[in-house]
Amino acid sequence: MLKMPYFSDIYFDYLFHFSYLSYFVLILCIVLPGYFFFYIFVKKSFPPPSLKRETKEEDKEDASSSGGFVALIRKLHAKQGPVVLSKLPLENTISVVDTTIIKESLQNGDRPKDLFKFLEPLAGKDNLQIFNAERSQIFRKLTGPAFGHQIMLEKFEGIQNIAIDLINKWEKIIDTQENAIIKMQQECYEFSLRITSYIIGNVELQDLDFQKFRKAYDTILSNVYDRQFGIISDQEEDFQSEFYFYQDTLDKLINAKKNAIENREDQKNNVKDFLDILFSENNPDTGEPFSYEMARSAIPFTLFSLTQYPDIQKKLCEEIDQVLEGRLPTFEDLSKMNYLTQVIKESLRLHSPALFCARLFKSSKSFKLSSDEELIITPGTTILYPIPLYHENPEYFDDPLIFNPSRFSHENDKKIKPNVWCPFGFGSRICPADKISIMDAKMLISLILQKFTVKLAMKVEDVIKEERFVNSSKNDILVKLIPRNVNGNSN
Ligand code: HEM
Repeated sequence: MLKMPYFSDIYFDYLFHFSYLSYFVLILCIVLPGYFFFYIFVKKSFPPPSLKRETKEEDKEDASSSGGFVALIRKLHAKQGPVVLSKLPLENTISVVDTTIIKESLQNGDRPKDLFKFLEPLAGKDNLQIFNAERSQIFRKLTGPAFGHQIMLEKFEGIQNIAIDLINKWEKIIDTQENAIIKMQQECYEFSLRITSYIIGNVELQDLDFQKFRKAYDTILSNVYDRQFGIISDQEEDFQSEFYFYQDTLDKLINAKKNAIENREDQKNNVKDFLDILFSENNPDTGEPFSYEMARSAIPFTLFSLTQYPDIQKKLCEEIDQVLEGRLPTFEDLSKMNYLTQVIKESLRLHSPALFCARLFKSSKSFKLSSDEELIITPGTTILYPIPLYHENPEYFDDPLIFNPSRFSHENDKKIKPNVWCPFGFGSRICPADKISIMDAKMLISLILQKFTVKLAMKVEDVIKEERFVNSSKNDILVKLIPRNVNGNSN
């Protein structure tokens, strides 16, 4: 039995088993405002491991020396198995890879505030990530339509225009530069930034220097994220100026939206978008999602996978050609592209942009694990769900490291255990933009493959994943776009 004892158990141990004390480390009391405090403790088997950092020499394995928090989680799972009860650099936190855990967590809408505190500089103090279950439920109900089917239909043409803009830009580059190389990650960052501001607010930022914005975002995110795990970035000096630039850009975006509402430019829209809802609720400072990073890495990694599997790329081109017959995609066309959906789902599996979900359990709970062991957690415990470890688990996906879109085909899909494919999270806090994000990816990828064959323009071994809060490619993903002739073949 994997057990997290109650306070009374600890107290008992404390009084009567002094010799065990060296193994026991009482983690700092956490005072939950207005509530209560717990001594949180973890006991797996004898001797009980400690959750606290820097207790013993052998516990010194930290995020910094492991190459980041997610790298550390990977390492700990490799050593401890599906349940990591010790050596995580966060208090009262365990990490679990087990279907039961996700199933039992679907209804839990609470996230640990402390873990996501690092997002404050990017998303404000009262951001949606850290809303508790009650507030998030109200908020999600209110903003749900902003990511629903109607908004997808309404924004379809705008999303297509943004994609076409990019394709036209690349065509010009290819026409004018011999052997032109496209930095796909950087380009898709621009795409997702424009798409996201369009989806959530119908606003386009004129004159925005996307590269500068991206650099600012990266610097801030890596600084604030790494810092909580004791990793100090060498970009520290840039932090302040990047921060002001980032804030300034967001202010401009919000003001552009406010002006549009005041000038009633948005009246033609039947469905309110995310910022409409926020502003009409007179609550402009809450819940800024700005998940550019996610979509930024979903598309380039799909394209990267396609460069590695020419047969799959060919099959995909055939589907696109067959459905589109040379014209621009409609909403129905994209829905018909089943193989494209499989390719994107497989890419999200193998290269999940998001790296972990987290839920806070306010009361004690017992889980029956797949191994038949019982895991008991004490109140105030955070469970981490490391997404890539679910996606790479051979118990859930055969040959998990192989890119094989057909595992998501109609007949195979049914064989996949519920919730183990979780790039958008799960349950009551699942990403509300899951469907719209897949649609964006389908739009851009179908437009790219309608015109070009994609080839990798760098060594495969130089495509190095950087797993921080989100996944990205350290050296970008450099591709060559080779125009296809009218028959759909490469020139
Ligand atoms: C491929 C693209 C994306 C991926 C992989 C992704 C993934 C995720 C994940 C894993 C979560 C946490 C879910 C959980 O805790 O169970 C999340 C939350 C969220 N995402 Fe996304 N996301 C993407 C794109 C977007 C976009 C484009 C938007 C906005 C336009 C967005 C808005 C949000 C919001 C508002 C939340 C917080 C939901 C809540 O706390 O209740 N996401 N996303």
